[in-house]
Amino acid sequence: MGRLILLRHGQSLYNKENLFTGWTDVDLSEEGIEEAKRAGEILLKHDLLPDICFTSWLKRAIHTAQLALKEMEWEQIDCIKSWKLNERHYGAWQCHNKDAIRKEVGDEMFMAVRRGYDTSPPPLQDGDPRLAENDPKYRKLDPSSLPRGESLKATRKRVLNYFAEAIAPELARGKDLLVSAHGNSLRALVMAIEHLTPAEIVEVEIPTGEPIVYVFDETLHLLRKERPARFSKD
Ligand SMILES: O=C(O)[C@H](O)COP(=O)(O)O
Repeated sequence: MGRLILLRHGQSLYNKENLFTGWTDVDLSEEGIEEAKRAGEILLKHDLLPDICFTSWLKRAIHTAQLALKEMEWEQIDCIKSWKLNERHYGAWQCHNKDAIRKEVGDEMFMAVRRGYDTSPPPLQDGDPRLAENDPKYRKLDPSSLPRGESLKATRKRVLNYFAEAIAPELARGKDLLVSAHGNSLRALVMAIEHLTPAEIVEVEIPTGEPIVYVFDETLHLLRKERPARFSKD
């Protein structure tokens, strides 16, 4: 039996300011730091001690995992990082106020991009300083593999690719895994694990700092889902 613990990072500085973040590498707010520590308390209280930690390459997810594991006095485990767990790339909407964008594009387009499955935000154009190729973190990656604006469908493709190559084999070995990532990269994973349709995923919100646990058998058949922060199962 392997447990997959999904954890959305605590509140970031951009979440606090209501800005689209995507691949912008902002840190946690004070509240986000507290949420990450609280996530560690919840995991410890429920005996959810991971064998391996996975995070994106973005510091809000990395720091959330570190703060939670520190709180648990469980910092000895390996932490494997992949850009494929990064947040959905929010394209030209990145760094812009969410209410201002909603006003500009209208409710329908806003929600189609934000919560729909196959609608992408407008992509970043050549020369835009926000392009991932300008961030030295991604310098060794083929620039053509770096997104400029992703739908949930595109995000799901890279997240599931990483899940299959790195995460699923460990789960099948019965390991307990912590995945510290982002609202939309985790929605992509939840959609696949729970076999949700594009219409169903529209309704799914992943709260910051609240662990979601999936328990699998060794054939990766899903046995149950738990929300330890809510002291109930669903
Ligand atoms: O990238 C962002 O702005 C957030 O992490 C997720 O934003 P959303 O809830 O608006 O999709």
